[in-house]
Amino acid sequence: MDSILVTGNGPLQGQIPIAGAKNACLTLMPATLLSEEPLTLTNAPRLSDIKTMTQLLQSLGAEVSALQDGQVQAMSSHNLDNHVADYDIVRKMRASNLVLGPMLARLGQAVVSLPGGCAIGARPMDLHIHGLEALGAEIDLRDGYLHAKAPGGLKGAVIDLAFASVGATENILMAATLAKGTTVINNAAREPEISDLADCLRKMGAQIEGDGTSRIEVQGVDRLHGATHQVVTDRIELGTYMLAPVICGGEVELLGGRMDLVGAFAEKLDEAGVAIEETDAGLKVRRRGDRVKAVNVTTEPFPGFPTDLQAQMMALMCTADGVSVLEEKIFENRFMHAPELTRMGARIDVQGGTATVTGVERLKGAPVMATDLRASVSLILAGLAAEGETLVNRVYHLDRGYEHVVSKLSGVGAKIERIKGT
Ligand SMILES: CC(=O)N[C@H]1[C@@H](OP(=O)(O)OP(=O)(O)OC[C@H]2O[C@@H](n3ccc(=O)[nH]c3=O)[C@H](O)[C@@H]2O)O[C@H](CO)[C@@H](O)[C@@H]1O
Ligand SMILES: C=C(OP(=O)(O)O)C(=O)O
Repeated sequence: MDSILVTGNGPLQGQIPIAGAKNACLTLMPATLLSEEPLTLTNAPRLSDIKTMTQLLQSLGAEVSALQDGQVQAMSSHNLDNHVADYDIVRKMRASNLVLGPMLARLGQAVVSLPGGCAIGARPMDLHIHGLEALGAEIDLRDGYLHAKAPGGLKGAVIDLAFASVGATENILMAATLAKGTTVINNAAREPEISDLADCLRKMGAQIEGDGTSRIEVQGVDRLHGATHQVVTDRIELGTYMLAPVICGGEVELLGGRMDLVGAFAEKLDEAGVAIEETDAGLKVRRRGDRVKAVNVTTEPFPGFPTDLQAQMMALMCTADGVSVLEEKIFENRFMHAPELTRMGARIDVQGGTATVTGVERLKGAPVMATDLRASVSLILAGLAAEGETLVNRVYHLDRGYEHVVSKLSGVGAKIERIKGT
């Protein structure tokens, strides 16, 4: 198994290009199932999760080819000859559940394994199920699989989500594009990935209004057609690399970065003493003083502080001046990085969903274990700020969400290398 060796250094200088968003691409790819005509995505990130989604779509009968070094995903779902999303693929990746809505809408049936849980917590689907049932689907759970059918087709309905779930909003939105009549999703998720999906669906002929707000309205159409769509910038990769010059000094420009993608996160950085400048090419970031100030963070649905940046923010707070309190409100087990950061000399006390971090002057390098995707990169960030060497093991988690992490960080002067495992 490969590992990543980071040697603490700094300051960092230069530019880092930000890729297309994993969490957008993983919902845009299943949208291909809604149409017989080809869907082409540009600016796709080169990640193992994208390969897993490719395998899943291919297993359903879609044709998927990655072009131009994986940045273009050309897909066609002309002949779908299977409607079963197998456990062996779904268990590898939560986003596999996003084939449920499109398959049900296009084929009138779908059998999709329930994802179960993952390292960060449970990944329930009750909100997806209630929403699709409101559209007329009949869904049973048998042998760990959701068996869904809508023999008479789906019909528009008003759906009030009990929580603004990103995945449920995506599944219901995709299904509603081909349902008869009007669907309203109240308390819809407002994440930029939802608006990106809605933009793509509109290019395919869907009639959608209100995405980006809590009320999305969809007028169903008989069929969708082909389209080409550019995947939105990855706000989580952006936020992660914004922290690199903050944690170990220097100034880095994040190419493609946009303030509207990182609002609440950027506000917290400003409070902590970070200067963020909007440039023609993206965002330029540097620390204003020698050390950032401790700030408190609570994760929330967009436009709040994203759960996917909590681990990275905790790494920063480990060397901040003062005490910070981080509250994780989205996933029940998303502090697995805390004990690993503690091995590097961090002072962290976790009580339930709250972590209290007392900043220390300097972390110390250590061998650490990556437990999930964002935990992995938080350990790399901590390694950049630590004295000596940090060896991050189990980096396959990282490959799910960060393309070319070594060349992106070494390109701005970080000492980082990938060590091939046996
Ligand atoms: C609100 C939020 O931050 N969502 C994040 C979540 O999306 P993802 O779509 O995976 O998760 P949801 O937004 O659906 O889930 C958020 C919360 O709702 C609960 N839930 C969800 C569905 C359901 O049917 N029933 C239910 O109870 C979950 O347990 C969780 O506590 O992970 C993605 C990958 O990390 C992030 O990009 C999303 O920003
Ligand atoms: C947890 C994440 O992804 P997933 O929902 O695909 O597990 C993430 O992107 O941080």
